[in-house]
Amino acid sequence: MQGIWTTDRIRAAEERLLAVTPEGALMRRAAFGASLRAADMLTEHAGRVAGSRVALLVGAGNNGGDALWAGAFLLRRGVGVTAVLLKPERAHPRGLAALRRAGGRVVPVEDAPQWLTRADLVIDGIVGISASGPLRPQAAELLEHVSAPVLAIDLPSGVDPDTGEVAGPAVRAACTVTFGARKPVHALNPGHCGPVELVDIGLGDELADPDLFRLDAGDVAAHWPLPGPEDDKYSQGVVGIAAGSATYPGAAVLATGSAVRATAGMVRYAGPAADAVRAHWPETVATGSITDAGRVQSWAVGPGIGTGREGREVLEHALGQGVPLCADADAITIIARAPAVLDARDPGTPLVLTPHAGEFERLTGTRPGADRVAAAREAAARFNAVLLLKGHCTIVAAPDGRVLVNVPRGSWLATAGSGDVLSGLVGALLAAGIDAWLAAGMATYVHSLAGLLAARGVPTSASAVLAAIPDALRQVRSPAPSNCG
Ligand SMILES: NC(=O)C1=CN([C@@H]2O[C@H](COP(=O)(O)OP(=O)(O)OC[C@H]3O[C@@H](n4cnc5c(N)ncnc54)[C@H](OP(=O)(O)O)[C@@H]3O)[C@@H](O)[C@H]2O)[C@@H](O)CC1
Ligand SMILES: [K+]
Repeated sequence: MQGIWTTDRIRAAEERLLAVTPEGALMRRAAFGASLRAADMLTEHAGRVAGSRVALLVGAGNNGGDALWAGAFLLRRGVGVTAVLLKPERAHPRGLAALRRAGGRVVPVEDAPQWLTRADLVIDGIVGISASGPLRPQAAELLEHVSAPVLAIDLPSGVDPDTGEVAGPAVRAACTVTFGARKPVHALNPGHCGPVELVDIGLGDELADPDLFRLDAGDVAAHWPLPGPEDDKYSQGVVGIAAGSATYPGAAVLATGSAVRATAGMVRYAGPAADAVRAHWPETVATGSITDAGRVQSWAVGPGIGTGREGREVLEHALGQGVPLCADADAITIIARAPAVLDARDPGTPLVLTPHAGEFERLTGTRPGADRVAAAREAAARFNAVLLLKGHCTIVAAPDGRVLVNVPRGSWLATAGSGDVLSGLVGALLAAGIDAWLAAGMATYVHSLAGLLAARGVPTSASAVLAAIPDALRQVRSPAPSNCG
């Protein structure tokens, strides 16, 4: 798992490291890493390093210092470097001296537009982890003149480092180089960061447990249940799906189908869409009522069951079975309207709630807001459940405070029925006995990868996402190498 640390924790770790490191060494290490990435980008975008032009946007803090030092390193490679100082009187003195020594040009903000429009690459050193509030107006205005690709130093300026929120103009980076450790913004706002490269500045030993986690393909491959030589159809876990209605069988077919595709364990379906489910998935055992569904090791309940009395009875019955349960869609609305339904649950039995923002508001009374991680964490504790907050970037919070962030792979999953596919995946993993937080995170990961593979650049459908689950699983088991991101 990749760890992610909040800016408070990173600042504290940096301070400890700074105390035992020669002055300026950390910044030079960071900036040298940034200059290497900048040179790669110049080769890619301008076809050369020596003779190309770089503009630095330099703010009042150490982030600007990084940019100035990176400029000094680039000058040594024959790059023409111009620094725009947003606060000349507060520009990092040693960085500025290094840039000047190396032959860099320093221009006032008024002259910036002509240098920005001529640049092959812009380096954003406006603000880093000490950012507060929206971008200052002067910096925001400068961004209007930027058309070249931008390399963000540590994080794209204008984006909140801890929440990823954008409350005004902000840098949209082609690539971000960060130092020491990944920050929440990198996972929560990948659209503004671009691929993120991590430069090691020796912070590792100073950082304790991460605040957030991100799964990688290796984690998913290591934990995804595969049949072994001793397994039969029951030993791998039986998942029960309670979804859909006679009039709207689609949710039932999709949720059941994704459970069928996810693992080799058996799938039972219970509900009024049994005929449609049998017709699509003959390998399932389908019955009309949850009361005679047979034994299962988990339930996925909710998509399309309706929010009336019948839906509530189905949910109550499933909650009373003492097995892990994923409550999705209508099941969430039922819980929001009648929280007492959760009394049927043994509090020690894992529960996964999968609201989107609107359902989250119904459940908790408030929108998730800018700090989606905090909102998900609070709701997870309040409901003693794993809270999977859907969105472009999905957050999975456990009641004990652990949080996973799933970095999206495009917006392909914004299609009808996609949530039904996700709840079937979660249900199947719960049946295999996987920790509910990890199960929800793994399901989200494979769901978004299946979305990407189903789409291959054009809009897709939930049925196609479902059909791409096996390919997504093959890919996580043999991931393609990646050097940035
Ligand atoms: N410590 C280390 O050893 C290492 C640190 N490293 C680097 O240091 C960075 C952190 O540096 P830092 O703490 O100096 O602050 P930083 O983020 O540059 O901002 C400071 C100034 O920005 C301003 N400002 C605030 N909000 C703003 C906004 N929205 N829009 C515009 N301006 C805004 C605010 O001034 P104000 O406008 O409030 O007067 C404030 O004074 C870190 O991200 C990494 O790059 C690396 O070199 C590795 C080694
Ligand atoms: K920056």
